[in-house]
Amino acid sequence: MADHKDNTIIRFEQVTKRYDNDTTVLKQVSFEIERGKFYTLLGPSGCGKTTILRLIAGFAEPSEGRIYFNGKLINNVPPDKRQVNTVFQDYALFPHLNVFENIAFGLRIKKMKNADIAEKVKEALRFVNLSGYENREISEMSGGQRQRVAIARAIVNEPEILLLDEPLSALDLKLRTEMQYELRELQRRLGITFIFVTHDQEEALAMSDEIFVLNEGEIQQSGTPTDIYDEPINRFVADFIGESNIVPGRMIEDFLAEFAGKKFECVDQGFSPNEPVEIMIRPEDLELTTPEQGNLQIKVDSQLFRGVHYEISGYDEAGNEWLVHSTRKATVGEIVGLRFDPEAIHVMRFGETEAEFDARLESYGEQDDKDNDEQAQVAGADEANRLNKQNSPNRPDSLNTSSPKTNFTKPGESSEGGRS
Ligand SMILES: Nc1ncnc2c1ncn2[C@@H]1O[C@H](COP(=O)(O)OP(=O)(O)OP(=O)(O)O)[C@@H](O)[C@H]1O
Repeated sequence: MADHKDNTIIRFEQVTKRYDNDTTVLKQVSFEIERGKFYTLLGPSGCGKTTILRLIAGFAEPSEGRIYFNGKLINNVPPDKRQVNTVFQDYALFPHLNVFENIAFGLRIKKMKNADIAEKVKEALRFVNLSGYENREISEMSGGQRQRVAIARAIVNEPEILLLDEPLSALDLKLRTEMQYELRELQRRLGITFIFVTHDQEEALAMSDEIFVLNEGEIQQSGTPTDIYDEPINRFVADFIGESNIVPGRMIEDFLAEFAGKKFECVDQGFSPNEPVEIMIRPEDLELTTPEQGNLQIKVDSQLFRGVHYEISGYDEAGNEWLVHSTRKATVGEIVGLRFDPEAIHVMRFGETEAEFDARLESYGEQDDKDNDEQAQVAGADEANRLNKQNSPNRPDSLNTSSPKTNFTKPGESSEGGRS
């Protein structure tokens, strides 16, 4: 049996799910869900989010791997023997029953006494702010109210886990935002684990304690919203969550990256010397400056006013496109500087998932054990090198501002052929 941490409620170990037609929709997925937190499964259509919920609820069985609930293997435990309830996208309410009977339905099946049922339904309605609506027909309820009835029907069973499969997708934007607050608040008050599915990244960032970003049946990355926003593990995650500038580059050595034809001090380490990498900088981490003050220069290609800021895009001399959020205005065709801190640079390995990253770190550990002495010497030399560099007047180019040049083109265009 898997070792069971007190607050771990669900544990997936190397779970693979294949359907009859041999399509593998989950590939050796491993993760842990802790009690009392709000989790979000985030990813594009078809990536396997609903499949994970179905496996937790018991509506599907894993083809390989193990699923544990409170430390017990539940691969073959039927849905009604799991303390899990689901709120579906279409709510699946009974149209011929009123609000009270919809919520009472599960309790009647359990043959609970009428007085107890009345008490529990009343409490569930109070939780979702629908006290007094007991006798309403479902057809008389708005979209948001139906959603709350569906939640009340799920929580009346006192599940340990509530699964929510895109429960807000049928609502208009305003109601959706309101319900995001309500759901988050409800989860806090109930203190049970919510596992929420969405393909909306803003919703995931706003609501979750932890997000699992999925693509093609694999967890790309898991972590808090800020972890995932600030430290995306690869291009997929960086692109999927928020806006980002991603340009090709290489790590010259620890703490020194090269991109857009220049060297930049950064805070990343653990890459091989000269390893090709992808560099990400968020648009809000770039400051628009004069060309001389910038760490690099771009020729402005377009500008949009977005209310709080201007969204400015342009190309550097190496042909990379850059998007900047700036309160300062620019002019199309103008050469401007982009200034950023070493901390704003985030270095990513090509296509690496979190599991591969962890495996790589582990292999470093094993390597360390093998030739510890030699490694220590090299590391010591590296650190000395780094400190020397930091103190040296010949710091990387980025720290010295460079003079503006004129060869700013989009890929595939001659220097005269720009859009501006
Ligand atoms: N019963 C089934 N038989 C065969 N393939 C299936 C079955 N159910 C789901 N799939 C396939 O498994 C893949 C993952 O489906 P899943 O519903 O988990 O994705 P999802 O991330 O929830 O997508 P969406 O956001 O569109 O709901 C899809 O390619 C889907 O076509």
